[in-house]
Order: sequence, then structure tokens, then C-alpha cells
Amino acid sequence: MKLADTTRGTDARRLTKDLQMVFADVVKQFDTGTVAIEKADLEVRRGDFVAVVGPSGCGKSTLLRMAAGLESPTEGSVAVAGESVGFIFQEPTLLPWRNVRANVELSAELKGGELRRDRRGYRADYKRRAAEAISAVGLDQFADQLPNALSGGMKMRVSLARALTLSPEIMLLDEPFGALDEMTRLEMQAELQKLYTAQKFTAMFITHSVSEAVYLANKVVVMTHRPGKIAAVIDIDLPYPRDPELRFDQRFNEYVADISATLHGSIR
Ligand SMILES: Nc1ncnc2c1ncn2[C@@H]1O[C@H](COP(=O)(O)OP(=O)(O)OP(=O)(O)O)[C@@H](O)[C@H]1O
Repeated sequence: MKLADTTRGTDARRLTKDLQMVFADVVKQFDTGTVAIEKADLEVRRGDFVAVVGPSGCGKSTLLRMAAGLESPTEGSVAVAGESVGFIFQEPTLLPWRNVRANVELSAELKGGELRRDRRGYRADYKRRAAEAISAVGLDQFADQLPNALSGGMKMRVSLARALTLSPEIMLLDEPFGALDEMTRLEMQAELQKLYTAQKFTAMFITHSVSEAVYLANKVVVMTHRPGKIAAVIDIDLPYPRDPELRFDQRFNEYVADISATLHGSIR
């Protein structure tokens, strides 16, 4: 794969074969004058699962939106390799009049319009991939249901399946499980972990929960506030696949304690 064909960003030269994203000296100031991010440097390798934690307003979503190409940096550069990016938000945006299958197929339908490929071949292919994605998130029994018949966790599964249909190289997730009750949240963490190990995408995941970050990520970015900065990047040296029992492991809890201390130190 030639990097030049699949890169975008202000300084793609910084990318190498192993690097999926490079933020270099990134400053983001909005028109209102707010400096959301000041001098952020971050390298994301292919296959990394990066969790971003930090106090409210420290610039986590801004960082993610720059990775998605939805915002550009005021200074510095953001380079991203890979065209196909899945974006998942806290509130799954499902069309209420479409059933689960048709909601999952939506991303591929929209993409198909852009691609102007052989329409019939593309349609058959995305219908197969959508069906596989629905199975992968355990929604086979619910494919004909409308969204209003689904629980919050199931709606999130539909969102995940819709993103997976496009076989994204990168998944960007902005607090996807923040609105779920605790039990569903733990289930969805296990689900996402399973999808990540099976499909090997690169993930950037925002969360307010330090234990969620440690459970999912191999790299935790700790951000601080006013202005938003990356205070630390902590490697989580725990093997995948991760068992839910890991939460009782001493090393797991040491990571949680270290990251919480860094966060609290930065808030004081
Ligand atoms: N479009 C915008 N215009 C002006 N200011 C913005 C805009 N988007 C974000 N900000 C400001 O930039 C700062 C960082 O916002 P951002 O949403 O990235 O933080 P966050 O860490 O994701 O917060 P939260 O955890 O509450 O979602 C905040 O002060 C916010 O008010």
C-alpha cells in the first residue's frame, strides 16, 4: 500500500508504515478565542487501542475530531493514514423508521453513492458485510426490529455494526458507553474488546472512566485542562484478549491508581 494514496492531513510525511496517526505540536484555538489544545504531540501505531481520559472541557473531543478530519489544527500538524474511519458517538444516531438491518446498511449505502461503483455488485457485497456485522455484535435475532424496540446497549451494538460494515482501519469513539447503565457498560466493553481483537482496527476512545480505559487500551492518554494538554501517555502492558476478571488483578488496579493520581494531580 502506498501511503500517499491513503493519507490526509497537513503533514503526511511524518507517517511511516507502522504509524496510523501523528499529532505534532498541535494547537487548536477556536474563533471564540478558546484554546482547546496546546502543543499536543501523539503517535498512534497501527493496531493501537488508545483511550483518552481527562476532565470535562480539556479537549478530548477536539482531539478526536481532528483525527476524523472534522477540525483542523490552528498550528502544528495532524496526519492520518487510512481512508475508512468509523465514528461512534455517545448517542447512537439511528433512523427510527428503519429496522436494525436497514440502519446497519445505511453507512454502506451512503458510501456507495460516493463510490459510483458497479451498483449491483456493491449492493450484494455490503448486504453480506452488514449481515456479518450484525452477527458479530450478536443482533441476529433483532435484525427486523425497529430502534424504539431496542435497549440502550442494543442501540449501541447497532451503531458498532454500522461502523464495522465499512471495515474501518480506524475507529473513533467519543464516550460511546457514557449513557449506559453499569452492567450494560461492562458488557459493551467486553464486546468492543472482542471486536477489536478480531478485526484489528486502530481505535481512539474517549472515556471518563479510568478503569474502562485500562480495560480496553494498550495506551492511555491523560489530558489536563486550561489549556488542554497531553500530560502523560501510559502504556498498558496487559495482554489481549482481556478477561473481565482482569479488573481484580493487582497490576490492573495499579494502572488505574497511577492514572487517577495523574488526573487528580492535574485537576488540583
Ligand atoms: N466549536 C467550538 N467553538 C468554540 N469552542 C469550542 C468548540 N468546541 C469545543 N470548544 C471548547 O473547547 C474546549 C474543549 O472542548 P472539548 O469538547 O474538546 O472537551 P472535552 O474534553 O471533550 O469535554 P467533555 O468531556 O465535557 O466532552 C472547551 O472549552 C469547549 O468549550
